[in-house]
Amino acid sequence: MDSLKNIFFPLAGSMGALHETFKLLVIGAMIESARRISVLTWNGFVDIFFHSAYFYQEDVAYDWLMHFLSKQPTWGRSREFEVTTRDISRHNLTTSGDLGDEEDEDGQLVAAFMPSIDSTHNFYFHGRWFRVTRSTRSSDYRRGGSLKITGFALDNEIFKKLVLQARRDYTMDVKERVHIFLTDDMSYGNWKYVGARPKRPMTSMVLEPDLKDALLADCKEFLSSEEWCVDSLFLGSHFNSAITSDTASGIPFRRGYLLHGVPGSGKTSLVHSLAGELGLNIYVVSLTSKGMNDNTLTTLMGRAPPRSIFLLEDLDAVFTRSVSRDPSSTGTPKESTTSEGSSSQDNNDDSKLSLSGLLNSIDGVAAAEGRLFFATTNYKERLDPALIRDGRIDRSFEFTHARKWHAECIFKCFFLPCKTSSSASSSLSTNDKDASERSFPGSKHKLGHSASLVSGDEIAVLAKRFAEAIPENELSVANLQGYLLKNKTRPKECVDEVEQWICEQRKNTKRPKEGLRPE
Ligand SMILES: Nc1ncnc2c1ncn2[C@@H]1O[C@H](COP(=O)(O)OP(=O)(O)OP(=O)(O)O)[C@@H](O)[C@H]1O
Repeated sequence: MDSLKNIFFPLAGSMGALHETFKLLVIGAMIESARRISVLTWNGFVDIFFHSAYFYQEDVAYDWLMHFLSKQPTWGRSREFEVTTRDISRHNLTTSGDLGDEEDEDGQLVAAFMPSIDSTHNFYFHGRWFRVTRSTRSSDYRRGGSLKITGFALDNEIFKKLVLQARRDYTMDVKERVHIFLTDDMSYGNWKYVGARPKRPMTSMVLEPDLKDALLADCKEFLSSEEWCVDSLFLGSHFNSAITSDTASGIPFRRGYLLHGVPGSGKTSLVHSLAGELGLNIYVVSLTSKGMNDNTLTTLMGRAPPRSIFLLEDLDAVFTRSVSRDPSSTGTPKESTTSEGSSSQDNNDDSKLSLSGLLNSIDGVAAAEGRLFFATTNYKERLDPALIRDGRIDRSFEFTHARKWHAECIFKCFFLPCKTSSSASSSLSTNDKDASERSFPGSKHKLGHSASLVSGDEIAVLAKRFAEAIPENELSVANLQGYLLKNKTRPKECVDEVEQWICEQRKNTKRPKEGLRPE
């Protein structure tokens, strides 16, 4: 009997343990099932009652939303922050008090605080709850940061309202800015929004008044004739719409400008200034981008919206007389042998841009219309004549080295409010200070101290002395600007030391007159 007990007692014990284990398993399975059911139910509920919208960084809507969200108190209360100085201008965060932007003792913004990546935040819009997640990772490797906004809605109407509201707020806040788009890194024919830059007043451009006025008037006339031509055909669809030449009685509806002349003479700055004046965005293409080819260029041209500026920088960098008419040429200079004898174009074989491709993208049948087309070059004489014939380039403007009057104007513009030569007042209004800062970054506030002690009349005298010392047709306006920036708080010393600086410039530059256009 005892021996039977000895056999069954441990067995009964292990049965009990098995029983307990089984109970635990059942409870675990029930909990897991309940969890799964609740997740499925929640997902089903979310699928039915919630909508999600995604915004990607290369699209301007991303910036509208970032700007909108930066104003939401819940973002300001975020417990995890990313501190940024890089994105301030891009996201215009200077206006977002909720983010707790930090200022130094001069009142200049040094950093902004943004909720960290991958954190989730809630906000309310029109009385509805929304959840937003900011992220940098994306399955599409071409895309950068993204925003996912999820909200309780039966259709996407509320999202439309949200985007419209964000765009309205953004436009109100950045109307003093010019939006810049570049080709994306991979050159898939996509535009990448790179940010909004402050407008640069035309008065800050030291150029012959005739040149500025003629260009501005021409552009305005073009834009107004566009309205006249397409009013009835082109309502409301600003993006991705092209106007066909048929709509304008068969006359191609485009305008092309060539800005040519020495480096640092203000060609690019003038386009920027003009864009601000006309309220247009700028789409910049570098023909030397990796992967650029005929298709990409045509696609890019087609994707830039009407009523914008299309800017081709440094046209001479790709298409020169020497290669343009060679039928076997891809259009890119094949080899330019460096001093070491190696090829500088070795790795550029994937660039399949041809001259005919470029010509077609400018004025072929598939060419985009309704845009202002600007091309800049330092060497007009090197361009293939086909590129700059009438119809492709309607007007050319030449930019020269600095003359004495350039020097006088830029000196005044730098040390006085930006009314170029006219204003002689030493008391700067807030607007004037802002204009001065936009024209010459770094000059605002730093003018203080010694510069503010110099009266407007004295500045005028100093400007004359400065101009007398500057040799004609030798330095660029950019050179002069660089020198003035180095002396931004020392206008008197700047004039006293200018001759020494010119000597140094001549020593540093082996061929000071290189690139000077033949008179
Ligand atoms: N005529 C000008 N008036 C005012 N600022 C000028 C002028 N020319 C040049 N600058 C200043 O010089 C800098 C360079 O100018 P910008 O890039 O427009 O010259 P660019 O002619 O386009 O040069 P590049 O041919 O090398 O591209 C800018 O910061 C601009 O403010």
